[in-house]
Amino acid sequence: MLNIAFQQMITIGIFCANLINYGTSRIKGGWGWRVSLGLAAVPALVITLGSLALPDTPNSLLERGKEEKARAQLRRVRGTEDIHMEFEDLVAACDQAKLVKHPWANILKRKYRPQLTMCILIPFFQQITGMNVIMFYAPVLFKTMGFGNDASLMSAVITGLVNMLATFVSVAIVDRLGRRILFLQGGAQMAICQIIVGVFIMKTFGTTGVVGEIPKTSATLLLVFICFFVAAFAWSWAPLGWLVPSEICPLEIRSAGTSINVSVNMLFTFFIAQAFLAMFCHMKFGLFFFFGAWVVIMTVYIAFFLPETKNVPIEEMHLIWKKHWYWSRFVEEGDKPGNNRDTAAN
Ligand SMILES: OC[C@H]1O[C@](O)(CO)[C@@H](O)[C@@H]1O
Repeated sequence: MLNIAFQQMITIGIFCANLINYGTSRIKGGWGWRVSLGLAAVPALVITLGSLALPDTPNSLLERGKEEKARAQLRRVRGTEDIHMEFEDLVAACDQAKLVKHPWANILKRKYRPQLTMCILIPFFQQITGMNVIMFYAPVLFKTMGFGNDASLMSAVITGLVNMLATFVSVAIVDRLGRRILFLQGGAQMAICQIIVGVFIMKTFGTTGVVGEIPKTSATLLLVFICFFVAAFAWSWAPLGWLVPSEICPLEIRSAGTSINVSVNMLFTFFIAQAFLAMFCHMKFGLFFFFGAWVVIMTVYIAFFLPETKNVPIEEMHLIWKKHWYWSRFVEEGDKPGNNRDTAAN
């Protein structure tokens, strides 16, 4: 739940940005975009000023050896003197964390090959769905497809709203249904929508790229399928792209695994944002088939390579890999976190 809250905040931010764009586009005189761009400074300012007033966490104080301050801070945060048990837990967790010496060398060990692979492939796949083409370029995309100016920005607001609401769905069901089913259902729905949108654009505009006025019913249908795509992404690959890598990595590789996951995600967000316009001009409707093909590949990958990780305590995660038809060749009996049978050479 807390993990998905991160994704939830992202979607709320995107939706606010969509609303602001819609609002500022109505400013007469053509300078609304400056307001929209300038308003991006507001959250940055809130974070910067807020951080000045942000107190140290008990955890961070403990890590720096300031035990008394940590205790006082915990009392302050909890508003009670009765913090003994929690404080002991924090000390134990902190001691454990200090034992982790080389997370980057650890993650290269053979027994962590499943985690390393997932921390690279899951964020890559998440971005190659093409979701950010819709998030970043929705108005351009809708305009290219023949929507009017206003309708394009309104459509972006609608997809932003769907994105935000569907993320709540994920929070509600991910612990009941499990990760795999969401990945697989979300992937299937995304692929179907991409194929439908691709065929639709192919039939409506052909390969010329010349776009006339789009009939109202066709425009609505197109928007509906794009919304289905967005919803599927928002309750599956979006939150799970953060959740799964974090829950499969034990403490001794967590910092390295998380860094890899975030870096790959941001790197491909950047690449796709840069490449989209050129790709769309060249590939036209084919771009949707391109992303659709990737969605099929990643859904098949999940079906074969990702075991269910719901409710698996982190100290038992190695048993899940050990039982897996493919990953079992990398993980041996007794390969618990902290047991160092092998060397980084593997
Ligand atoms: O909700 C859409 C957003 O979710 C992410 O895929 C992952 O956080 C972002 O790259 C994207 O902009």
